[in-house]
Amino acid sequence: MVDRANRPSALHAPSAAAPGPQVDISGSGASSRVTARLPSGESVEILLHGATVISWKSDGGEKENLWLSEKAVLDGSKAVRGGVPIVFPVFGPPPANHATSSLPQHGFARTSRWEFLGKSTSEDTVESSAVKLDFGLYSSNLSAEARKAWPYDFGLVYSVTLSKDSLQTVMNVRNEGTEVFEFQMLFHTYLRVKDITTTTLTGLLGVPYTDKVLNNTTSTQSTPSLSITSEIDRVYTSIPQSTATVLENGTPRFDIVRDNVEDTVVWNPWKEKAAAMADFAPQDGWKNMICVEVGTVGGWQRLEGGDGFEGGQVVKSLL
Ligand SMILES: O=P(O)(O)OC[C@H]1O[C@@H](O)[C@H](O)[C@@H](O)[C@@H]1O
Repeated sequence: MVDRANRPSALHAPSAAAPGPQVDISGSGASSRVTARLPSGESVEILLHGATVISWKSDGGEKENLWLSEKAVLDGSKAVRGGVPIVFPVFGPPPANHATSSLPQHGFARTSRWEFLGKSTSEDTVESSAVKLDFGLYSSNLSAEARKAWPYDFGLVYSVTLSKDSLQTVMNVRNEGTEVFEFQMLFHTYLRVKDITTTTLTGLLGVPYTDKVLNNTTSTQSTPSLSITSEIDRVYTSIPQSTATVLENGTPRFDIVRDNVEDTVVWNPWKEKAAAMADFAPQDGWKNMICVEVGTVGGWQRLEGGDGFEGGQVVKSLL
C-alpha cells in the first residue's frame, strides 16, 4: 500500500493575479513531447516516448542541467541516450529464472509510449510557481512483445514537477491484477557537468556497493568524496543518507534527494565504452556527464494485487 506520510501533494490552486506556467504539446507520433515553462524562464521537455525528460533548464532557462547525446534517437525506435530514461520493471540485464527474464536490459518503460495525463500548476507568484506533469503507462499500452514477456496488469503514473530550482520525479506503481509481481524501478538521470575529472560525489560514505566494472565484486564506500577517474558502474544499496551531492571543482552543483527509494547507481562509461555506443555523441561527451540513478534496484519490490508503491527524487540545481 502507499502508506507514506509525505506523499507528493497536489499543487495549489492558481491565483488570478500571477502569470502561470505554460504547457505545450508538440510534435506528432513518436516524437510527441510536452514542454513546460515557468514565468521566470525555467523549463522541462518530456518525450511521450519513454516519458523521457530530455531537457531541464534552470537559472531563468539559461542553464541546461541534463546531458543528452547529440546522436540520441528520439523517434521511438530505441531508448533515449541521455536525459532521464525510466528503468522498469527490471534494472540491467534481467536475471535468468525471474519473471522479468525475457525482457530487454532496463525493461520496457523507456521504450514504450506513455500517455500525457495532464498538468497541475501553482501560480502564487512568479518566484514560487511550479508545474506538475503526469504521464501514464498501463499494461494495455504495451507492445504485444513486452506484454507477452511480462504479462502482469499494472498501472504506472509518473509525475514530473518543475520548480524554479528543482525537478522532482515520482513514480507510482500499482498492481491492477490479482497476481503478485516483483519489480525494480530507477530514474536513469544523466546530469550535465563541466568536467568529469573534477566532479565528485558525496553522500555515500559507508554505503555498500556492487562494482560492475570489477566483476560484480562488493565493497563499501570508504571515502566521503567519490572522485571519478575512470569508467564507473556501481550499484550503491540501502543508503541511509537521503541526499547525495554532485560537486564541480569542490562547489556543490546538484543535490539529489531520494524519497522512499534506497539505492543509487553511479555510471560513467569513460572513453572506450562511450566510443562503442552508436548513439553516443560527441565522442568526448562522457567528460560532460555523470549518471546518478536513484531507484529501487538492490532487491525486488513485491506488490500484491491491488497494492501500490511510490518513490521519487528531487534534483536541485544549486547554481
Ligand atoms: O546502454 P543502456 O542500456 O542505456 O545502459 C547504460 C548503463 O546503465 C547503467 O544504469 C548500468 O549500470 C550500466 O551497466 C549500463 O551500461
